[in-house]
Amino acid sequence: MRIGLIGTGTIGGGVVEILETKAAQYREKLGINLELACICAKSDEEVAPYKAKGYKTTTDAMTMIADPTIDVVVELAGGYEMPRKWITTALENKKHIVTANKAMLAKYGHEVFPLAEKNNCHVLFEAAVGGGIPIIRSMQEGFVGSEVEQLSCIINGTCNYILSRMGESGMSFEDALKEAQLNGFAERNPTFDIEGVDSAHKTAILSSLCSGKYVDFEKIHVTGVAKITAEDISNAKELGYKIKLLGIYRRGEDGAVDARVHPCLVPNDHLLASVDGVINAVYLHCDNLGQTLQTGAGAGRLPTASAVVADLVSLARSTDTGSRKPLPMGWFNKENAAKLVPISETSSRYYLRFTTKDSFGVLASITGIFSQNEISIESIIQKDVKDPGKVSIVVISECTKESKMLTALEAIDSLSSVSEKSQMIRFLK
Ligand SMILES: NC(=O)C1=CN([C@@H]2O[C@H](COP(=O)(O)OP(=O)(O)OC[C@H]3O[C@@H](n4cnc5c(N)ncnc54)[C@H](OP(=O)(O)O)[C@@H]3O)[C@@H](O)[C@H]2O)C=CC1
Ligand SMILES: N[C@@H](CC=O)C(=O)O
Repeated sequence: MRIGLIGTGTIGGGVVEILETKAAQYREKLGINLELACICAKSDEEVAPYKAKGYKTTTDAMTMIADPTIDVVVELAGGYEMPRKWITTALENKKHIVTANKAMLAKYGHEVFPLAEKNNCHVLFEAAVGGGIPIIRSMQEGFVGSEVEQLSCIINGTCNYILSRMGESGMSFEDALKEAQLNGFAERNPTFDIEGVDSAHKTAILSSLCSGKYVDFEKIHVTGVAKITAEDISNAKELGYKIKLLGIYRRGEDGAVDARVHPCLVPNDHLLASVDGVINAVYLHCDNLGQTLQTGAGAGRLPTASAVVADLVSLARSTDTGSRKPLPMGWFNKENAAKLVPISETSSRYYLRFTTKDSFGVLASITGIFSQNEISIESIIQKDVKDPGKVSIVVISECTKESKMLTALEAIDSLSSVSEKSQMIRFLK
């Protein structure tokens, strides 16, 4: 199978490295031939080291995509528009696709998958969700005897790394992010990680696979980790919880889909609580199977490249033997769109933190507002005064409808004794 690779950055470079060490084994042990026929990078400087090793190279992806001898295009450049163009053109030219680009798939999967089906081509994207964890293959094959009722996942290595480092060693948010970038975990635009957009791309893909319906990532609720403070992490620890950025899918009663991304307080005894650092995990509750946890490195050069190479091996086995048709991806069709449950209609227990100028009387005003909105309080903790004129009050609510909670918080934030916008984090359960 002749491979054309676009992008020689963190993951593309890792794919070349793995193929250089493993291609001979695949030939001998599996009888498949993975030939890196052309490498495309952006500039002459970037292709130079590959050219020096004897690879055919180019700086023009479209020329490579037009080459009739290329069987599969591996897209590892990232972004939305250029990959959309490359991939749709490659499919029209009857080439298979392997990509790690969850952003493009979440946005344009509704174009890409029907086109692939029309041209009888495979589009494999194992590396797009959960890095090295084979979660896509599990969901398309291993779990098909069950229906997913609930999914909660840690699917952004950068955010999990930041939250873990802040919790373990008291590192600042900025320093932890720098480390994640140096390790090659973060997106080119790290606001995609921090603001939860990357998790939303992945949650949309997983929710589509769970529900069999198209889940539009632009319509799912997203809150990232930028507003999580060291104080919240330490308060959560005292309460017996860890704060994790989660992607969540719940099957609604009437076929509606509750898909969202936001930080959550996860109890220490939950399987997801011990998933730290760059490790990702997908926790599923299925009707027949029960609960299962898939876990492993969710980002980084070699773990992610290993998922790309696994797709190439799978593709070579399917196409060389003709044994496997492309999986139908009809669910990724806009006409088959899922009805999404608005976040205001969901219910949770909430961790709330208020910063007030003093403690006199304000507690009574806060509890009064909760009571007017029929919100029951589980506990109230008044933290030590850190700065003169700055008091921190932590409230844990009982399970409450989000719309009610937002109304109450708006009223509390407008109290003259409340000095900062309130913090609100949902509990996983
Ligand atoms: N890093 C990770 O852990 C993971 C990444 N992914 C996904 O994998 C993909 C690649 O990510 P990653 O390797 O980290 O990103 P990098 O930014 O490290 O690599 C992307 C590479 O593509 C090159 N490129 C950009 N435009 C073109 C072009 N027109 N022609 C040829 N090459 C081009 C870039 O060149 P230049 O630098 O000169 O712009 C760069 O070398 C992304 O879609 C990302 O979301 C998925 C899972 C994990
Ligand atoms: N930036 C992403 C990379 C993998 O998808 C992450 O941190 O998880």
